[in-house]
Amino acid sequence: MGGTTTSSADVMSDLLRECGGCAVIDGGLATELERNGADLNDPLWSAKCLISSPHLIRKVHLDYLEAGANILITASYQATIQGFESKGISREESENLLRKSAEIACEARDIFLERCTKGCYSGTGGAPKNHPVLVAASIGSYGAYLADGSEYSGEYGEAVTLAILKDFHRRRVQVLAESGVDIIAFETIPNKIEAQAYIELLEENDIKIPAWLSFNSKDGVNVVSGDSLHECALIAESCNKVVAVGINCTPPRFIHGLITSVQKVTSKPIIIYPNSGETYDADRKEWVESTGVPDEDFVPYVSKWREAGASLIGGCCRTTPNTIRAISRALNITSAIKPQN
Ligand SMILES: C[S+](C)CC[C@H](N)C(=O)O
Ligand SMILES: N[C@@H](CCS)C(=O)O
Ligand SMILES: [Zn+2]
Repeated sequence: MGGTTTSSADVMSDLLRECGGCAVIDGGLATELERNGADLNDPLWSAKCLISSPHLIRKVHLDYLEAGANILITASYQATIQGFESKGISREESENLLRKSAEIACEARDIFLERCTKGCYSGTGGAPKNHPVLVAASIGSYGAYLADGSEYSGEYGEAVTLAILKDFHRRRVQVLAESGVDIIAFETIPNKIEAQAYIELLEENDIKIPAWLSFNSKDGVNVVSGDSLHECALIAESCNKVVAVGINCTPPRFIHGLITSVQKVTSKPIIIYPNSGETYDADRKEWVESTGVPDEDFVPYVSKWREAGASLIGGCCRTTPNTIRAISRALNITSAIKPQN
């Protein structure tokens, strides 16, 4: 982590201590790539940029660091060996693309920390002299690989067993765990079986870095498949290698209640990174305004989420560096840098 010598088990507690008890996660990566001009209408979604525009990924990572993020999540959400192979990419090159997602994020961190050391940000809102940064390797679900929005239903069918999910994820987890990142981010987990697959892989493959498990919900009670959030969080709780548990890519209006539910089950840090409250249209690969319940800017609520027990807070799809800058300020974390203009 940021040049310090830390044992892997302590990575999260050290980060939280250095940040004064609450750390800032970055915002939506894919949707920010789109705002910067990337076309993600592809089965690889954001992972397409690992091939076509790595410079854009690096730029977005840097934008999030400058906005105050303490955790960068890599562009590997929809980067799978199986997805790359179906594009005719060799196994070896597919694994290299996974490593590349980690390299880009680590490179952005190095550039940022060097700029901090050189005082490049002085006079623009304060140089963050000690701004800890972790790199988290994103592992999106099997549903993400399907590229049809299945991570918002969690319905994989009976044929997709625990063993199949473990086989699907095993090599990617191994490659990313050895790619130089600090932590694995199992994110947008839609069901219990996939959470179980992840913790079994962590244990059985002697994974040397810690992980977080983050679920998504569309009713504020259960995870999107209808599986009990309580049971999902218990799975995370049962694994020593899991150092945080929580909720991502979920409408802001559900977050407070979900923190309360997760808190009943875990003593681990709670991680929260909601989306904007819009709905994903998987056919058009576009976000559309939700009808019915408005989800206005959620930043005014982050202090309440902190009080309710969340200690890692950021944004998911359709949130931007401005969202993260505002979260950083709301949490009174002073290292966010003012925009140049
Ligand atoms: C988190 S969703 C918006 C990711 C994209 C989806 N797996 C798709 O490929 O359409
Ligand atoms: N880390 C991913 C999550 C998608 S739900 C992203 O921000 O694009
Ligand atoms: Zn998301």
